[in-house]
Amino acid sequence: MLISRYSTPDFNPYGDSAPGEPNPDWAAPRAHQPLHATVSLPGSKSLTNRELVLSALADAPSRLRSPLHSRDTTLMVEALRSLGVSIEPTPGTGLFGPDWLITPAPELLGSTTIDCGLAGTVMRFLPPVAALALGPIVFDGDEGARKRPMATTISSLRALGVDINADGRSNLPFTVYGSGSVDGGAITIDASSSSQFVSGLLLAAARFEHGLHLTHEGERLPSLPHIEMTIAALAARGVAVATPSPGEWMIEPSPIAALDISIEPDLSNAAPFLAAALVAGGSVSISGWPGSTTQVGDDLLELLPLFGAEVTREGDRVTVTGGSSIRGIELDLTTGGELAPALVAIAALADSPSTITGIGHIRHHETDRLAALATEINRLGGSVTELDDGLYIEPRPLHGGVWQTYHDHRMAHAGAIIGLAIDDVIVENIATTAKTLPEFAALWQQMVSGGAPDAAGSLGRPAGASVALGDGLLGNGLNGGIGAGHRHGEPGAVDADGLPV
Ligand SMILES: O=C(O)C1=C[C@@H](OP(=O)(O)O)[C@@H](O)[C@H](O)C1
Ligand SMILES: C=C(OP(=O)(O)O)C(=O)O
Repeated sequence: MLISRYSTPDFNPYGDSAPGEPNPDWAAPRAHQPLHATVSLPGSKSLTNRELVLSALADAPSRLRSPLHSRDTTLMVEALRSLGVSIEPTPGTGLFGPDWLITPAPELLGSTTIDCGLAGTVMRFLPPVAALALGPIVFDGDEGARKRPMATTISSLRALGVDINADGRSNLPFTVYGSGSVDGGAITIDASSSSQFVSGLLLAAARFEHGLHLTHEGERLPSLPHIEMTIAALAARGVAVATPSPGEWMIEPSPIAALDISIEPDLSNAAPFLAAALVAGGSVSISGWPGSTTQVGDDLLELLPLFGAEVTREGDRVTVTGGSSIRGIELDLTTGGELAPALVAIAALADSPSTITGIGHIRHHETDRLAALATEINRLGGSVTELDDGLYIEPRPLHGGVWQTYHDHRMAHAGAIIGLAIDDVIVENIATTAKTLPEFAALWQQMVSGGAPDAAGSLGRPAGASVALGDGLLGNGLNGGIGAGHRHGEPGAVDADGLPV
């Protein structure tokens, strides 16, 4: 396991608890009255990491406006820098950190080690990029990352002519021996366990000598909207992806254009905040909701009404209002497995049973999410049964207790949702939310306590703030307030990398 800057006790503003470091347990705030809050969220992890990769492979410098600054995106930035790409912070208008200026390397460099942390986007998107570099590149990550499926990345790159040494494993760690170019051509892969195998190949394919003709053959293809997001990101940079049939993609060799692009707020991270309105009653608004998007989080606007929520939209502001009770649902969530933890938490508080299926592959996310959700809800007195590809949730009266997070940011979100309605829920290691939303605990606390939105519509920020994070939003907001846990420096301060310090 790599020990990165995130796992050292003295630098952990984004990261998880270090080995040997006590887990920062967090008393989930209980909502004693209906909510009335507006929340602004940082940028999308999936969009930020795609645009970082495409900018690194482009033919001129790009600018990312309002990118996500979190553990997953910082791992991507550091990995690309180690391949010779220049990524410089520059002040922007985003509320959560600087923009990035990305200048591609004249030639991608090898002879480095890439820390994937627990980021699927880093471990699946960067090996094809590493194959374009010259020299050996070691991929490794957190202990949990070593359990995530990588066989398809390894076998697909080998089929494209890339030399990889995985010592017989089908997981991290492995070494990609980049030769400076990739032949490319036609290959068939099984992407049943993650759409990221497809996205990773598509992102780099225009730089392969013969492009790519990729066919998926397998029992299912999860998270299709994420593949559509990849195709749209490529199209915006002049790379056409032909899809002759479902599960088949073709890319001709071509330049990847530079872009000046604004990153949308992370709509999957909107899930717990919008779920809160159902669970606590009242209403929660998210500002900056895009008019059209490839993010699967947009589906929340159709999914939450199934539980009984009312959804309204005024310009770029989406509001979810909870009713007097929550209905159970029957749902195939194949396209949006990422939303499952928040939806399952709502279902555990409903007044009738729910069945959520099509999500067998989320056993391979940050943790086995089906097992983790069933275990944690049942520990609080619930009745959740694991199915092969989903969960059956029978609501029961719940009680307080410790909610384990398994280094999974969305497990922490699920615990926080349940804690709104149940006394004395303690979420273990809330810092794990830093994977995609370092501000989670602080935003959550302020949503519950009714922090007044400022002129920019965000909670507790000074009006007109640009790079600065408002007081109380830096760090992880542990133990319901700032000051405990990992607070570093002054609000708004950034280091040379543009990281909050
Ligand atoms: O490409 C992406 O950005 C993602 C794809 C999905 O992965 P899976 O297909 O493994 O579910 C999603 O769950 C993950 O959070 C992000
Ligand atoms: C599955 C997820 O992450 P990753 O990108 O690491 O796969 C997620 O964020 O829910």
